[in-house]
Amino acid sequence: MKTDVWGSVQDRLRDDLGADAYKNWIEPLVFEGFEANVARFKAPTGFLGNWVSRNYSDKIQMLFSEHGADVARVEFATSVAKKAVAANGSAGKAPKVAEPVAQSRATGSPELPGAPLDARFTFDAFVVGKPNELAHAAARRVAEGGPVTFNPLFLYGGVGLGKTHLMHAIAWEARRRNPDARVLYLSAEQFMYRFVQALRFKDTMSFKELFRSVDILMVDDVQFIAGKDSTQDEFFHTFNALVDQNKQIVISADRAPGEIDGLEERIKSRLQWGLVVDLHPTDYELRLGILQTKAESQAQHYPEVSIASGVLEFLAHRISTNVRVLEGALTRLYAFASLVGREVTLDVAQECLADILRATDRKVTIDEIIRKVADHYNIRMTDILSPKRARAVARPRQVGMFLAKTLTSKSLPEIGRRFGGRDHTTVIHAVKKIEELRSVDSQIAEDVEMLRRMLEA
Ligand SMILES: Nc1ncnc2c1ncn2[C@@H]1O[C@H](COP(=O)(O)OP(=O)(O)OP(=O)(O)O)[C@@H](O)[C@H]1O
Repeated sequence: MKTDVWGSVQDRLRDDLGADAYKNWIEPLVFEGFEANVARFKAPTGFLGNWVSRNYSDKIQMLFSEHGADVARVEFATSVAKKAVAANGSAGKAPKVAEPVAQSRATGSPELPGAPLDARFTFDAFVVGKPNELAHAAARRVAEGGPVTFNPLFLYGGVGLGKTHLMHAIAWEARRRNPDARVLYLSAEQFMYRFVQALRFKDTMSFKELFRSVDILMVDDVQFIAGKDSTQDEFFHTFNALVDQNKQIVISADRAPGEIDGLEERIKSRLQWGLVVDLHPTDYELRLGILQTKAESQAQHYPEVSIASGVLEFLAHRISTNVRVLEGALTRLYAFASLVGREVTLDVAQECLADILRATDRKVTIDEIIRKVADHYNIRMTDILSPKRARAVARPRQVGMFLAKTLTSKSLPEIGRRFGGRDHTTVIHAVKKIEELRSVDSQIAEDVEMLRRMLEA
């Protein structure tokens, strides 16, 4: 009877926690039975037991009681550490490790209790362009395995530029190539949390064993551990131990190692040992490529939705840098169009995404436009603002007004005022003039395009 109850509780846990969390945390547990109102489990490592105890014991207790087995407590004891399965072909050399054996047997691949991987974040789904080609190539190299050539691979870049996507892609690909590879992906925050837990439960041995037994360790957002001294210390030792064993490490952060304040110098220097690559802000072509790829996959969910030509281009122009926002915009467009049953025209897109477009507008300011235009045409900013009408100054001024109208949400009178106190009709004239010239004068078209890119970069 006892195992039946546990079986039902397991089913509920699988539904409630999701397959990944269930696999990582619950499957490795062995239910030993009830003893004086206590439900007893064996966990393969102290670390795993502590984690489950802290995060899920209330839930497990509640589910037991829902299934007619009232217990006062749920307890997790650690089973004796087992020899690790040789994971990378180095049979016999594998360190002693407490490993979630039940799980590895069940799936045929020894998984580690890392953060769940997003099934969408694969190399296939990653669109490569100039700004991210080096990061992508380095990530691919790591995923292919073979001799470790750069350690660590350090990926950095601004918000939503694909760091996490690339790390998950490495994990998927490495596992595809070698189902036995022990790949551990987690955020620096989770690393710290686990370490603190290990300290709290006086079980740092299991923690160390776990982290030192992987083939690929990936830690996302490492800037998080800046200023956290004991976590940094442990991270440093883990890092060195893995490098010594020639195991691959992949780290991401929002800044280059040297720029992370509060990170110990010795860690900064270790992080710079390997290959440091940055993901640059996206450019127009990459954004358009990403939108086209994502639109194709959205189209599978919403076959009834059609997107008018020019809409993706418009979004790629207007929503710069952050891919997450770009994706969100597209998802919203599809959902909206599917609900209201209308084709997504430019007007529909503008209306539906007004808030996002407003928010991204703020990035380009009129001052910046004036400065960049002055630089580009090699004239002074004061010339642009002056009453001078000479062509060499008037044309750049018109280009500036055109850019202000198309890249910001400022009104015509406001733009006129900022360009040296001019009337709004002057701005209308300038916008029209540049629109006309762009189609007949390739130099103007190029100037406008180049300035727009610089401003949006
Ligand atoms: N080149 C790309 N091709 C396809 N999708 C991309 C690309 N770059 C980013 N994305 C998508 O953008 C979203 C944000 O990417 P990701 O989470 O990897 O960003 P990040 O750099 O880790 O950001 P953060 O600093 O916020 O953690 C994800 O949905 C990801 O799939």
